[in-house]
Amino acid sequence: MLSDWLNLTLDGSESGAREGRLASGRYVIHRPGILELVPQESRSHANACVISAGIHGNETAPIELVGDLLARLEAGLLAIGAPVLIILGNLPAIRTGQRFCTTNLNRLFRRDLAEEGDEPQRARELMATVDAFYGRHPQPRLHYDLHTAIRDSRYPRFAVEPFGDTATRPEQWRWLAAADIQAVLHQHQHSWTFSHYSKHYHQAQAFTLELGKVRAFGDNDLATLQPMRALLEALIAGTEPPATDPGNMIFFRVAHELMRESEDFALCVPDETPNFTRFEVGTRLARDGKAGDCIVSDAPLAVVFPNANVEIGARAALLARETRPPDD
Ligand SMILES: O=C(O)CCC(=O)N[C@@H](CCC(=O)O)C(=O)O
Ligand SMILES: [Zn+2]
Repeated sequence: MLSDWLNLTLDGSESGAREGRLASGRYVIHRPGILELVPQESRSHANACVISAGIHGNETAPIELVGDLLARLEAGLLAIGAPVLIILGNLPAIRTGQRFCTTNLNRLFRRDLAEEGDEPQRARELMATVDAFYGRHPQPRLHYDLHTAIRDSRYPRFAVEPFGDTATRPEQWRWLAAADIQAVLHQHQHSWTFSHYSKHYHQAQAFTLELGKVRAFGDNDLATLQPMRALLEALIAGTEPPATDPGNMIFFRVAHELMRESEDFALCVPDETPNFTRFEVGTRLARDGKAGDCIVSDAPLAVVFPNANVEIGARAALLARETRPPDD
């Protein structure tokens, strides 16, 4: 049964590829953690949708949300009207409740990836699956990669828009606003995340969506995610998603990426600094044995994803400034 898929996948007992039928189409399990919904008939608003969760293993709310969607499909409360690829990313990390096991999966989505190991291997599998999925389906391409953040946030639900040449279509802002996304962070350079992969290599409308704070399974408040669930349901059904004026969404652009460059690295802001906290010119944000001090200059900066506990060479924070909303 479709609703078993999530539990079997999480406890490691899903037994290879299999298929099943639903009233409105069928589902195909391609590999562990990779499920495709195939509509009997693709509706006129259908996108070829990738919905991914668990790219970081401790980010459980999006996995619970996917479980909800599958239960509604199985109960016949939701029909499949679009091709949809549902991905659970880092299965060993989900099973152990860790962000990652050896290295951060969400930095490995590049075709010239040279690293070896479990997470690089999973990144290759996911890239090949996404390539084949978009190659099979002619509909407009879309990818929402669902996450939760380590810190509290001035805007608990926000979108990260990957850097890339593909323009974001204005309806995306209306859909995300209706899904109660409160802020958007435009990336200023390539980031080799999963959503960036779909945008960069497949010209998809693609975002990383931060849907609250990291919590253990069972501790999430899915009530706050009902508007997001409505958006995902419309995408699966191939119907037009709810839309609202994005006038209340706040837009930021990354100005600098703060990298950890040495063992001797510390953030100078409190560990629990909520995302989008603003720091005035002159504030020392970090010190690094190799790179020196990072001090806010020119204009105040908002700190997003502060994390001193990253690998050397990895991002320890994004530093952003508020920007004008994109033109409609
Ligand atoms: O809260 C944090 O520090 C991290 C939350 C998270 O996993 N964010 C994503 C953002 C991806 C992007 O930049 O598009 C990540 O760090 O991979
Ligand atoms: Zn994440």
